[in-house]
Amino acid sequence: MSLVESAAAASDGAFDSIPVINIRDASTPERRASLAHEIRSACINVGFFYITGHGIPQETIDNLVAAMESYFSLPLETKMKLHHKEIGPNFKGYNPPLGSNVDPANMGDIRESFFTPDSEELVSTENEGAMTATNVWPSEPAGFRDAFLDYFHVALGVGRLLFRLFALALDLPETPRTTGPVSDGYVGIGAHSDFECFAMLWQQPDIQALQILNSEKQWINATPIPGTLVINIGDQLARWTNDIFRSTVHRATNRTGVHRYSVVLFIGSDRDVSMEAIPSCVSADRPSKYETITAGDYLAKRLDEMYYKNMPPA
Ligand SMILES: O=C(O)CCC(=O)C(=O)O
Ligand SMILES: [Fe+2]
Repeated sequence: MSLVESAAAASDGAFDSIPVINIRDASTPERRASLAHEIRSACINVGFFYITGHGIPQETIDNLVAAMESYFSLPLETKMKLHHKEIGPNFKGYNPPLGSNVDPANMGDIRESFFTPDSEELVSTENEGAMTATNVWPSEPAGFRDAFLDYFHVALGVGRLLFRLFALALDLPETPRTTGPVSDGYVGIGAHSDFECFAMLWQQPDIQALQILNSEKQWINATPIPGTLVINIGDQLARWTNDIFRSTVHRATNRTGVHRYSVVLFIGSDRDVSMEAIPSCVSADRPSKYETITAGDYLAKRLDEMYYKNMPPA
C-alpha cells in the first residue's frame, strides 16, 4: 500500500494503547524492513511507541539520574545562576519551574529542566540561533557533564538507527540525503506536540505522568515500562510526511508528591534543511498542508512561543 493509502485506511487516531517495538536485532536488511513496517503502523496510527532492546546500559541511565537528582536538589539560587534567559537567546542552561508555558491555555509549566542541547563534537560553537553556541554545564555535581554525555552518545546511536527505520517506513532509502484526572492550569508540561523530528524519552519507573491525546479527546496513559524508551513523532516529521506520521499531543503531570525525572532527547533535522512534504505523502485527495520553512526557523519560532510569547504577564 502507498503511504497515502495506508493513511486513508488507518484508524484516524482513535488509539487506546501504545505499541511496544523491540529494536534489538536491526542488523540485517530483512529485520530492518520488518521493524520499519511496525514503526510505520505506529507512526500512522499513534505517533508514539515504546522501544525495548535499545541497548543503553542501565548503569548509564542510573548515573545520569543520580547526577540529575544531585543537580536538581541544589538551592534555587544556585541553579538560577545558569538561568538560560540570562545566558542568552539560545536555550542553554537552567529552566526554572514556571519558566515556560507550552500550552497557551495554561498558566505555566511546573517542571524544571536543564538544557544540554548537543554533543560537543557535533554542535557548532558559533551562534547560529536557537540551540546552537557553546554548551553550558553546572559546576556541581562534579560528574554531571560526563554522565550526560555518556548517555547522550549511546542514545544518539539509537536515534540514528531510528532515523534509518523512519526512512524505510516512508519507502525512502535508509540513508537519505534530503535537500530541501489532572486539573488544568498548572501542569508539569502542558499539552503540546514536540517541535523536532522525533523525541526519545527515558521516564522514571513507577510514576505515571505522561499522557497522550487521541482523536476522541481521551488522554491515554504512557505508563512507564522499565527497560524501554518512549519514541514520539514531532512536528518536523509530521510536516515532511504531510501529517501521515502523527505528531501526537501529549502532556506530563506528576501528582504523586514524589520527584519525577525524565530525560528527553529531541532529534531534529539540520537547521538549513527546507521541510517540504515528501512527494509520496501528497496526492490529489491529500494536498500539501504546510508552507515550506527551514528546520532552524521552525524550531526557533516554536521555542520563542513556549519560552517567551506564551508566558503569562509577570
Ligand atoms: O517528561 C515527560 O514525560 C515528557 C516531557 C515532554 O513532553 C517534553 O519535554 O517535550
Ligand atoms: Fe513533549
